[in-house]
Amino acid sequence: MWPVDESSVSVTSYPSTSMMSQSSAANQKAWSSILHQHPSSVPRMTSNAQVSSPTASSITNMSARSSLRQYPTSSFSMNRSRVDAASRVKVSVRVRPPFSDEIQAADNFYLTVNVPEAKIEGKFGNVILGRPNSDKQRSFVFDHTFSPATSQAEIYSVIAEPIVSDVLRGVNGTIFAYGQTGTGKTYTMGILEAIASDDRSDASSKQGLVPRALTQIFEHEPEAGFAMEVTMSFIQIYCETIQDLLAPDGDGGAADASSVASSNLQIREDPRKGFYVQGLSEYKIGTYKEAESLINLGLENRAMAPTLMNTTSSRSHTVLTVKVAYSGGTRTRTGKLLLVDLAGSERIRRTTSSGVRLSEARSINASLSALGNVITALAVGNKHVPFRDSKLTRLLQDSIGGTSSTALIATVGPAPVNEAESLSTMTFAERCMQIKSTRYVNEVTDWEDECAKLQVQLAETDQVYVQKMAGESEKYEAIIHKLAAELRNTRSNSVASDVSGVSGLSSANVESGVAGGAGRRGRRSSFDVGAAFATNSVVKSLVDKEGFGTDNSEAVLAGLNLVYKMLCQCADESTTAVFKYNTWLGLQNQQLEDKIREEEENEMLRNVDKERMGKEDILDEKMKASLGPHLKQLGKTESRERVTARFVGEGVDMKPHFMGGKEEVTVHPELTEFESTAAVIDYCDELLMTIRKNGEKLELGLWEKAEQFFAVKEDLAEDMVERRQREEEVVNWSFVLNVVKQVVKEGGGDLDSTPARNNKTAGRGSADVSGLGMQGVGDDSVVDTSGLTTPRSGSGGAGRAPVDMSPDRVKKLLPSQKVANALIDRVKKMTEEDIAKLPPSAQQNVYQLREEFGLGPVVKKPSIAMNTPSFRVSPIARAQGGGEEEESDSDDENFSRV
Ligand SMILES: Nc1ncnc2c1ncn2[C@@H]1O[C@H](COP(=O)(O)OP(=O)(O)OP(=O)(O)O)[C@@H](O)[C@H]1O
Repeated sequence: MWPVDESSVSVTSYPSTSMMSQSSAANQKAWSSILHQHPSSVPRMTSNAQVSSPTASSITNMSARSSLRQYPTSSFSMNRSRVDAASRVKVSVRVRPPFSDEIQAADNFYLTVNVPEAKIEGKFGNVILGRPNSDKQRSFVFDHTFSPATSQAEIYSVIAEPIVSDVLRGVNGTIFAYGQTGTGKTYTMGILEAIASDDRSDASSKQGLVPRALTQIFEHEPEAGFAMEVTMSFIQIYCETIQDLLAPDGDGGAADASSVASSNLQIREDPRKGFYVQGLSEYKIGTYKEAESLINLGLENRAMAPTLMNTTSSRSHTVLTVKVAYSGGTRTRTGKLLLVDLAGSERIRRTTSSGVRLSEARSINASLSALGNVITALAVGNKHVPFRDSKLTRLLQDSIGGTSSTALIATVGPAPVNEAESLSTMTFAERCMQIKSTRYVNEVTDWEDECAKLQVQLAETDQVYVQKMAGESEKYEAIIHKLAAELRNTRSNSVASDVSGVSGLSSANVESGVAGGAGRRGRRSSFDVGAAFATNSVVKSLVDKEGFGTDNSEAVLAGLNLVYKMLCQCADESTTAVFKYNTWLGLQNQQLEDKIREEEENEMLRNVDKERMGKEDILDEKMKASLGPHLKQLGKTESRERVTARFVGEGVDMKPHFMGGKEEVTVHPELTEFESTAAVIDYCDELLMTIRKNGEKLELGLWEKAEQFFAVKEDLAEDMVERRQREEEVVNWSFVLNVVKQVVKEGGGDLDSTPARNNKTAGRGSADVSGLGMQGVGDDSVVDTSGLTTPRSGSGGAGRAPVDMSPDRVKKLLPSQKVANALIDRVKKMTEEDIAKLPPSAQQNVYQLREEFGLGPVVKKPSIAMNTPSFRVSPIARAQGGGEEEESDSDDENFSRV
């Protein structure tokens, strides 16, 4: 049911060319004018601009891209986010005011237009076609109905403004004007004649949709961070040829009337870009004025000719495309606005066309017919939609429904003579009401840019991290420096001065750099005790202290290292042992001492707290039972170090329950934190004493509590005593001294033969330096590194008891199990040859110990040296003391000959 009635075509003469409204000279002038005024801002973008592809059309970051083809497709991706649920094409009908010659027939008007009360979505307008009382009346419902009195401004605000707003946020929009020739399509579009800039915002102005849309676009302020770019193209489809109304002269476009007729751009399809017009000019426009100039130029190029129906009839479909692209960062959002002024549908019979006009009419009708078929297919939801049947439908494929915001304005004439055409138009329009569409925002992300941006962000983040880490490392470096300084201090405290005559110590410092022994919980002390042995002052101090001769300093150092090494093997006790050893060497260090003490105290408190908490859990129950609601919680430990005794009651009301009598005892009414367990104990002691002193009856719970604390205190005291004893046992310092002596002896020295030693020991008489019960210098005893010492017969200090060298005694005196193990190991490794070198009494001890410790038969191979790289330690001890034998034993030759 299309207005195609070729049988009624009448032939007319070809219109004068002046009706084409263009001349080559005029075009040339107009182009010069535009390009002269806006040489840079009105660039001709591309000969391959896309018209119909939403994908391609979205990529219009013109400032960065002169041609879409220059960019690798892989770096872009189209993101489409749906704006709303399925919508549909919005359809309205506009009735043209009657011409003067039509007014005569006013009585016979066939249209009744009911305009909805308000321009609200969903409030439909209604048009009744047919004279009143006629049984042929037909009623049509549309989204909007506009009477002849409706202004251009109202049409714009109701129909176009929402669509342009959509375009400005990246949704494609299309507005069609469809209707019979002479009913006001071009007038509604506002491109009937050249656009004038004046009064376009005036509500009473005759300006149509195109200038108003451009005004809205150029008045729009893009979001912060986004740059807006507007491009435009203008085509007409004339007799199934696509012509570029903005093609510059001589560029194969529509520079003049003849080229308009001849140019025929092709629609191409690209899998990625969709449909586009190959070779179409697209212009970047920066102002409304530039847009106006271009449109006016295009209008001059438009094919117009008078028909019987309309003296200014457009004989082509014109499509003005305005793309608005927002670029922000790596994203480009593009909305495309298509303003389509379709050629007038007409009954060819009535146009009295002939020749070219007849061809035009046939072509127009054919393409409108194709459009009708597409609309029908879309309306009924056919799978196949014949878009390819005409250039018009191919071009509009993405703009009719689909993803666009689409509006159709159907124009009708008021005169009765228009009735049949109006029925056709409204039927077409009614069908369009059924076409669904879903609006999407078109956004393109340039992944290359996005990646580059992310890389920059990453680099910045890295930078921040590096700076942060630099700050951290500075912090840690500072700590390290501080610790290093502490260590240096510690060492320098030890290094008072070099001992003259002592040399070559560094080579003997076999254990230099050995870290301090493991702490009680496996922690390593930062105090480098081993390194401290390298200092001459240590040796000096030892030499001074023990009266060793300076000649023996190297051997002393080696001996000390050996002992230190042995101590370090005692993992459990090493912290304390090393500390004590250090102290013994005169290397007291307050910090180290504090650390160890702190460690010990913490450990002790932890144990006590653990124990106490267990007891308190029980106590709590008892206390609760006895004190009832007045005592909420008692004695919970808040942290490992701090002890909290909670005597929590009902505030100060708690006092009477705990006290009474003459002297008031202050019980902390609220949470009280004590510095340590000891403080709690002291507090409880004090409490008890006070209570006892007063002789008052004490609440059972508190009494028990105090008693328990007292018990804890006792336990703690016991524990401390035990601990102290254990610590004493850790290192038998006399034993250590003996080791040193032996090492010195092995190294060829003789501590006891030095004048200094003799002088000092003379004063000390018969001090038991061995720690094994043997007599000191001057007595007939044998000192060996295994602790096997026995008095020589016939010698020894007068009146002194013989040294007890029984295995039991030896075991008891051994510094610790680990040291004992080292000792036993040494005995175990002694070969027959080694043992044979010992004095008979020592040999006896060795065998006795071997038996005692179950070491098995003596091995017959040579002894294995201790792992002291620069100093060989023999397990063999030699007797020291007076007598000729001792003289001969003191030299190297006799060192291994015992
Ligand atoms: N609403 C209106 N108010 C005033 N004049 C109007 C209105 N609509 C149309 N006209 C006038 O009617 C005449 C025909 O209008 P117009 O050329 O826009 O029709 P058309 O539908 O585009 O015709 P064609 O299809 O032949 O191009 C013009 O002179 C125009 O000024």
